[in-house]
Amino acid sequence: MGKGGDAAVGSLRNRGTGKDAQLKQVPKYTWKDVKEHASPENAWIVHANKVYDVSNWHDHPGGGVVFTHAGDDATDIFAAFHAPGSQGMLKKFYIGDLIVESVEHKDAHQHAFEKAYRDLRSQLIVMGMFKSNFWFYVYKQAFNMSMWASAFAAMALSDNGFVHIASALWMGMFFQQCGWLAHDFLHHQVYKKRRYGDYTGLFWGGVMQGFSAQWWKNKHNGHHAVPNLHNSSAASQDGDPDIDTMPVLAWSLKQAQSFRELQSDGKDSKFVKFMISHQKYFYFPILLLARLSWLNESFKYAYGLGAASENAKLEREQQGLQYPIMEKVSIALHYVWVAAYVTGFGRFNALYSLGLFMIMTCSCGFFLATVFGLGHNGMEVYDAEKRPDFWTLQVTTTRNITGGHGIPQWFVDWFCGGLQYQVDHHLFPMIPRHNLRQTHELVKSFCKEWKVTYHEADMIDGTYEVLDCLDKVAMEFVIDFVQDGPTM
Ligand code: HEM
Repeated sequence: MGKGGDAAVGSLRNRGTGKDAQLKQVPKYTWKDVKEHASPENAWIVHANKVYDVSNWHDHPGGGVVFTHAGDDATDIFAAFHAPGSQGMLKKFYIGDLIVESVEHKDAHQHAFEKAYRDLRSQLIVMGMFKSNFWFYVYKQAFNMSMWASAFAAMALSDNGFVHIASALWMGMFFQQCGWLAHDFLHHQVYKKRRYGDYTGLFWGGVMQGFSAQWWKNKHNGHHAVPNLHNSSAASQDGDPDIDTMPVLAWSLKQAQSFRELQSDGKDSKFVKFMISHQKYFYFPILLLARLSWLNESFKYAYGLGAASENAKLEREQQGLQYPIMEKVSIALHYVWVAAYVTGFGRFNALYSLGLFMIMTCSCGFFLATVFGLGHNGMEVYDAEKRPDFWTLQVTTTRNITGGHGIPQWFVDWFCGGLQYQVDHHLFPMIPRHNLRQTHELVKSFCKEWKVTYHEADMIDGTYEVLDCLDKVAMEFVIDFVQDGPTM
């Protein structure tokens, strides 16, 4: 229970909610009151100008992501993630109303802007943009299965080394495409019944790709809630897990300097100095290793052997797994078929098999992480405590990807699996990918009308933007530690 809210919550909860509560005086809270409840143990959130106390609610079905909005307005992120039915559950946590006039950082223009983007959401619902096309997903899954079967057959039937390498690269591409499928199902873009989305996600994400569905949800939903926000301190967990890449990559000067506070002398370690100064050279090698790291994190998460972040660790300890048996079995099955595949069904020696494993693993890491990098890296980065409104945050931290420099749009569409419309996906994560093109037209003209900077680039220009950002941050960092010494 949040401090300060105890009396109010007690009175409302004891009396019951609904009609009874409405008859009595409803407690009123200022924006300052809300801001004072910004930690998991003491968490208030605002939804449609009503205040809810979710302190220590570790049983939230969406996990620890609920605390990313402790002490803040969660109206839009709530709409982004939930089925309409979950609004009914809100009343359990209701403690009073927000005094709207106390929200001083919002002027009339800001209120009008927020109303307008909520209206746009309603318009998209009416247009049927949230409804998935059954045949689109039948086709995508059939195509994916044929990728898997052809890579498998090539390894089983051929004794040619070049065919084996080509097969492993194709398998790497298959893993990448599994990633996009699992992504759609676990975002609940496809089925109304969330359980079906979870089961299908466990198949494509777990059995076929080797990732834990719940590990992915914890990390990915956290990223959606706070994209490109860096942690308020090196030890805190209020930022975007996807840019939590220190001490090897930094996306802003502040992030580059953040590890100083972990050193007893308050200075950068030699390792941090070396890595960040040369970070643009490490970007591609790190992408190659990304899948290895995700496999490791997934395995640990599913089997209860640890977690990469404190957030994930807390969620695992407090909530356990939603599908404990299926998570473990899906990952075990993955390694069984992978072992059969990379050993050529027992024909190849250990070194050769390891080589094939590394080719498919590194190529997949590269294919997946390139798209992730293009989606957000080099875009705006905010301090966790200074994030703007939902729409501005999502649009300014995100880049759409187009065809260009000889890369055709159809290839970009296929390769990026819907995430070429990353801006539109971030605003509406439950819209199925086949409706994002149409959604995008409305989003683009809305951004123009309300003067929100919206950005897109092709794969080549976007990659240069990412490398330029790394270079710029490295230069600022070097100038800072050479000329001024560490500033605390
Ligand atoms: C009092 C506030 C909240 C209530 C009552 C609530 C309730 C629920 C419920 C009932 C579900 C199950 C799925 C559904 O029916 O939609 C759910 C899922 C989810 N919630 Fe919340 N929620 C709250 C706040 C939040 C906030 C603030 C966030 C994000 C910052 C969030 C993120 C999610 C996510 C990502 C899922 C989906 C998990 C999955 O895919 O399995 N929730 N929530």
